[in-house]
Amino acid sequence: MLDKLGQNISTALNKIKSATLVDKKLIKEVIKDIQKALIQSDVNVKLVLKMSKDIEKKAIEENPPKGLTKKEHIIQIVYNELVQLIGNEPQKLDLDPSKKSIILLVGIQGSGKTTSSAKLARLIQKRGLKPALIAADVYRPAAYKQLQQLAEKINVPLYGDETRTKTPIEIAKDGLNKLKKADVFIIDTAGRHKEESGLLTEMKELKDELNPKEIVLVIDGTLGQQAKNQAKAFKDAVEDIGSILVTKLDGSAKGGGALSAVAEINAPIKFIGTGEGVDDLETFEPKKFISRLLGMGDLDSLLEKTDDIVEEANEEDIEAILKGKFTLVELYSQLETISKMGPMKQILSMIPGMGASMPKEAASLTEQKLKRYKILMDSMTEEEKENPELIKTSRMQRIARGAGAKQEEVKELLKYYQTTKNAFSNLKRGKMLKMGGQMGKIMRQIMYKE
Ligand SMILES: Nc1nc2c(ncn2[C@@H]2O[C@H](COP(=O)(O)OP(=O)(O)OP(=O)(O)O)[C@@H](O)[C@H]2O)c(=O)[nH]1
Repeated sequence: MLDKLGQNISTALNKIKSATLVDKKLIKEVIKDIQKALIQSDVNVKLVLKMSKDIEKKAIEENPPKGLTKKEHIIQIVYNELVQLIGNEPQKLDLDPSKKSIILLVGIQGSGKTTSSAKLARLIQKRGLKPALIAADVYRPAAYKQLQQLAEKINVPLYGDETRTKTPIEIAKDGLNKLKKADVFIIDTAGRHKEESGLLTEMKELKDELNPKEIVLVIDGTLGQQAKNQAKAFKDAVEDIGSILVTKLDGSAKGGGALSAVAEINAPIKFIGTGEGVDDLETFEPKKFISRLLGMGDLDSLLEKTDDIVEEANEEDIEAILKGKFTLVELYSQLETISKMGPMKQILSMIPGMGASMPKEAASLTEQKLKRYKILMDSMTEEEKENPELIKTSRMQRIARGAGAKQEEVKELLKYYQTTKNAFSNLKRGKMLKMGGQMGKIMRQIMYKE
């Protein structure tokens, strides 16, 4: 994803990393490289110029904050500006569960709208709401069947008109009437017409008639500058595009075009499509996106937090894990270290490759949960901590009672232990070696005692 753009920017930043002297001349040179990389990836020129001015000003005038070297500070400035460029914080699709909402998906034919409608329905279903799909594309004959198959797969009700005798507005209205049990209606619209103006007029009419909660513009991530033009055309027609869904970012797409689209219509990317399956939709996280784009994780921004912790990495634990021993005792000590570093999920997303290899339930551990786990472990015997495999139902009951907890919590902790253990043993040495920064150092210390 975005590999070329990321590589080019990383190469530019490496000039800073490897320089013996960081002066104005070098800063300007590196900014020029970054400018070139962004413009080559079709990011809006005006935007690039503004951004590079900001980087230059900060890099030259600002003093590095405590704990960061000049080089690290510049890298952080570039990183922050890139994140800013695409929206800083992740934006949620806001749905009020007490109201019925309509989501209208618009976009050019082939952008991935139909597939994305089903993916979005799946995501909404996972949030515990009741989605329904409406097939309002009456131009592409196969669109209805395609959506029908997807809807069946995810068990979401669908309304459409296979005979294609109704207008899209009629279909949408009938769908809203027929699928009364649903609380979120996702409407898949046409992506082509006899002529483009017809398509855009149809989208405007749909919007005026249905008053959707959100219009989602679906953009093919493999597009270049065209993405910007498409975004503008739809924005001019329907006026309020609430968000962008960028598809096909699982391939080798540059995606720079999508960044231009964001800038052009001032709407945030909320989702990215990362495959053809119904579950291949991710919430867009600007920080993570840029970290991966640059291939360095959030590692540098972790510097301050991790500095102290390296000192505290427990020699005995490292030794134990090295020997393949990973009991609840080591887990306990790890939890203590991790809880000093902040939310687990954030930490994991900062380690390239780690986010994906960690099971979801482990990644979303909250600090509160960590505290509960510690209490449970305190009510275990040494033998149980050393050999968690020995803990069967009767022991679980006793541990739960001792900790004033439910038996399910003990089960959950044991599952967490098992998944963490598996994740550690799955992490390949190669991946560890590639990790940069202090985090890589810690991980290598823990895993390989380097
Ligand atoms: N690899 C990959 N393929 C995708 C993704 N999203 C959609 N596709 C594929 O892109 C192709 C076009 O997707 P559709 O959903 O049919 O496109 P559409 O925008 O609905 O097309 P119209 O209905 O004509 O407007 C299909 O082969 C999809 O499987 C994605 O995130 N990754």
